Amino acid sequence: MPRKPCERCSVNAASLKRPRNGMLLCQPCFFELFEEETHETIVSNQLFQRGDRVACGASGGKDSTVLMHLMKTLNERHDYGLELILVSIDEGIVGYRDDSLKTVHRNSDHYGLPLHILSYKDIYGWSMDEIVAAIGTKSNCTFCGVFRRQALDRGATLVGANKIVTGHNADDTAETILMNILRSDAPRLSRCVNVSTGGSEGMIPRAKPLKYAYEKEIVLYAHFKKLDYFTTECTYSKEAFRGNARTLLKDLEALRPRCVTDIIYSGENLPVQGSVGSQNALVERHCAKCGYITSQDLCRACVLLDSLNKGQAQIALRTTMGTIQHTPVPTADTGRSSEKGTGCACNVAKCES
Ligand SMILES: Nc1ncnc2c1ncn2[C@@H]1O[C@H](COP(=O)(O)OP(=O)(O)OP(=O)(O)O)[C@@H](O)[C@H]1O
Repeated sequence: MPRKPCERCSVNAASLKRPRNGMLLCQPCFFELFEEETHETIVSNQLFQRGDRVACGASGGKDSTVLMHLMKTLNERHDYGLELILVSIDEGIVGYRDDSLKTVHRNSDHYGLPLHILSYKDIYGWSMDEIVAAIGTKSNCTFCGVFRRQALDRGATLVGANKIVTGHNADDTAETILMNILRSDAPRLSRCVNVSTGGSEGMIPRAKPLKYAYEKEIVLYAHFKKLDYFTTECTYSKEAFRGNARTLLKDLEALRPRCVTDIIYSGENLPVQGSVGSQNALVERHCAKCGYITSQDLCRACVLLDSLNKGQAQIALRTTMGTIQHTPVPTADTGRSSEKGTGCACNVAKCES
């Protein structure tokens, strides 16, 4: 049976159905739409300025590989005037990150982009394999997420970058919004929808150019473009609570594909009450130990690291992470504080708030 024509150009035969809206497209039209939508996100949100030195968080996975490809392509096509550098964090997970970093090395050569790699072992004295051996797999994502966020900042600083981009996509954003709603975490909810964050004193601004790109379209794009990326999931990633949000999102998306976009738009437009939203305005100072920006005496990474070194990781997770992550929020019906801190802290790995 002859294939239906592309609904955009009407010339070529359609070779795919766009996951976000069901449009039948040929490959060239899909590529063009996908690329120009990312360009639109970049331009309409003024993510970059000419002369910016941009550190691309490169993990070797599909999202950051597509991000790196698009940043290179769009920078040349639209003459953004950016200098791009790849920054990879080696968490020290044998059989996972060592393999994915080989992909990043190949892409660094292929795109002619310099690559800088920092390891947890060098920065913190612990690899994730050692951390898991010490504390088990239950809360290891908390350590990994906190350490990675800081490591990426350090890497960007080392290479002289003034912006960081990561491959967080629309599904990641919608999942995070759902999770924060399910936990009634208004401060995080108001922060997690931002396409760019940071930029205050001492913080390198972070941007998510793929914030509106559907995960399924990223996979299609990477597949049809034959990009070189690594597909294995992290061996230690349980992400219990995020996993539930992801399943819920996938179920909703199957019924109504535009749910992903709608959840993001809803998150962006939800007014957060003044007193709750103002919890975003944390007083920033420098960690007494490492100098990293923090709202406490010590940054989260130093608190966690101390606990690891003292063999008290579980106590630190129960106490410190509970109070830092889950500031009590007045409930809508009673006005009393709702107790938080019982949920799995694994969401830190993806959370950009
Ligand atoms: N080890 C790492 N080194 C550098 N950047 C990273 C690393 N891990 C994650 N990132 C950045 O954070 C983004 C989101 O990471 P996440 O852990 O959610 O992985 P993911 O959704 O599987 O993405 P990817 O497909 O790029 O691995 C990545 O796209 C990448 O830009």
